[in-house]
Amino acid sequence: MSTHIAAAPGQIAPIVLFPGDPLRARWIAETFLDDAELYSETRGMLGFTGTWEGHRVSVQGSGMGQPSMAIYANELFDSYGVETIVRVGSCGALTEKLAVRDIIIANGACTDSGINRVRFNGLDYAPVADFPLLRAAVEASEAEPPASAVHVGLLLSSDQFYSTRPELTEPFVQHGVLGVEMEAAGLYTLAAYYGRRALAICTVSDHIITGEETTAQEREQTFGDMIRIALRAATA
Ligand SMILES: Nc1nc(Cl)c2ncn([C@@H]3O[C@H](CO)[C@@H](O)[C@H]3O)c2n1
Repeated sequence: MSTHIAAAPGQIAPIVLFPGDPLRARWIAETFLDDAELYSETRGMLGFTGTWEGHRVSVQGSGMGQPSMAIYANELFDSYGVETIVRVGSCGALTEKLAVRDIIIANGACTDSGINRVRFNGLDYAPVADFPLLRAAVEASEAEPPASAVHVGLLLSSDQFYSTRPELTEPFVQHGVLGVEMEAAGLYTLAAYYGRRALAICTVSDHIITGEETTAQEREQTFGDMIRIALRAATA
């Protein structure tokens, strides 16, 4: 057991899918994993382990924002020896190059959070994905193309969902950042610290520029495509 995850040693698989929403973790476990078993419901942040095409895979909710995500990622890496974490989540599109339902495979993540400034004494670290995992995800998306477009590019991991200064995203957009969410930069930083593998894949659930949103049914379809990409990449 760790402070926030009630799993016994060995109950969590070396590969973990990492959605923000614990109910989405349940949906992924019920939809994609065989013999899925609940290993933790501490504070309602559900975690399951099952098998996918013969591979043991776990699904753990991370919560929203880097502080919450970091609690679970630290414990998955440090207390349970997890080797690979793939964040599967949603994001907002920051550019009209993307449409709602598109999928972003993040090669890196910027952040407006102070969390890494503290970690790196005010200097800027470059949180990037594990390249072999990234490449495997791109290959999986090419082998079995999803219904929507796939983009490889940067995310902005913001500390705010209700931004008090929306204009501050402008420089990031000018430098090619595709979408905004709240966890990827912290995950990439922790994976690097522990010498493990991480990747973030997000579906565009809302469009910051056009205001367009996806329906619940559309979200479920694209989320399924994204999970298939994540599973193929993590088990390649
Ligand atoms: N800042 C922010 N903005 C937009 Cl437009 C988002 N769309 C999805 N998310 C993700 O969904 C949750 C917020 O609804 C967070 O976990 C975040 O990663 C977003 N987070």
